Amino acid sequence: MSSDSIAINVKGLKKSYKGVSVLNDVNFTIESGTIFSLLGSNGAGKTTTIKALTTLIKPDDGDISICGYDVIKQSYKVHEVISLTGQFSAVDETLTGFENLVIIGKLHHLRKPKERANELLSYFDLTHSSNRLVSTYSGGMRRKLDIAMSLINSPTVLFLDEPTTGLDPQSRHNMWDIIRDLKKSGTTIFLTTQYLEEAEQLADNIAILDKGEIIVEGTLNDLKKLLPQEKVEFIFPTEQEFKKAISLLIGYKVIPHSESNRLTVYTCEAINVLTKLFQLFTSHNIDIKDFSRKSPSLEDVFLTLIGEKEALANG
Ligand SMILES: Nc1ncnc2c1ncn2[C@@H]1O[C@H](COP(=O)(O)OP(=O)(O)OP(=O)(O)O)[C@@H](O)[C@H]1O
Repeated sequence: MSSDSIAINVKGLKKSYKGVSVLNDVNFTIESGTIFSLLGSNGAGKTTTIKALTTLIKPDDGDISICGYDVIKQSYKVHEVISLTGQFSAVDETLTGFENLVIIGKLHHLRKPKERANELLSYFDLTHSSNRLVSTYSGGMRRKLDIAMSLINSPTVLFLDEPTTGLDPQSRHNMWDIIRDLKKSGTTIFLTTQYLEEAEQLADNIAILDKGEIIVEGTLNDLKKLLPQEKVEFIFPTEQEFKKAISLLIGYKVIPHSESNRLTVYTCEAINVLTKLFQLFTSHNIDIKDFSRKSPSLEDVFLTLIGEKEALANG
């Protein structure tokens, strides 16, 4: 990667609150025009990372540059190229969508704030509601307006902190289309999410943050390679059959889900294993309620990595 093609560079980022370490030596590089997704469970440090990158908090240590500008020494330059949509809506409910956008445009000293507001309302398919008070907007419409407001200054780098939290599936898919379009127009997107499927759908690169450290980073395929390629699942009608099946699976990588009498078996040869296990269960008179064959999801990678890390920590 040449330095021109790097949008965000983070080296040795550390942050503690009252002596409690939240970020501990976080490092990553994001190429221009790509979508980078930072994943992590509640409290992992995602928002703290975004705050440090967008100059909202001062790191204790480390170097961060955005489009080549140092976030501490050249924060005014950083403000010109970034925009942030946080977890909580920044829209003013007592104004219309149009008025919200015009105010933000004026704050950014745009020469033609009304034109830009109308352009964004049309882009986000909100023109029909532009003169309605935001208090009458649905959750999905507010989220769109929020993102429209953060695009008012045509940022080079857009930070989206959990952009689809609380949205219904339809609105979430609409938001994904918007994010894909922004990438096509050349915007670099830094996305935090708790929805693993969202990162799977959108991100060019994914990093998993756990207790202030990035435990893995790479493309979706890189992450999936950390597990065997496929998994097969069996569901049993009773707990008794489920337990009997587990006792037979010696030498297989198995994850039992006792709440649903379901067994997941990880393997590189799904069809062979499926056939073998069918024969094995049938020969032991174990009934099978359902079965399936699936590729591992990012959620599998996440749970396995966090699980392995905790197992190591617990000795
Ligand atoms: N100003 C603060 N003072 C003290 N502790 C803080 C402060 N801000 C964040 N923390 C702590 O830092 C940790 C990381 O918080 P952060 O908000 O970055 O996590 P997150 O990954 O974004 O979580 P979530 O998914 O729940 O939003 C948490 O334990 C949180 O309580």
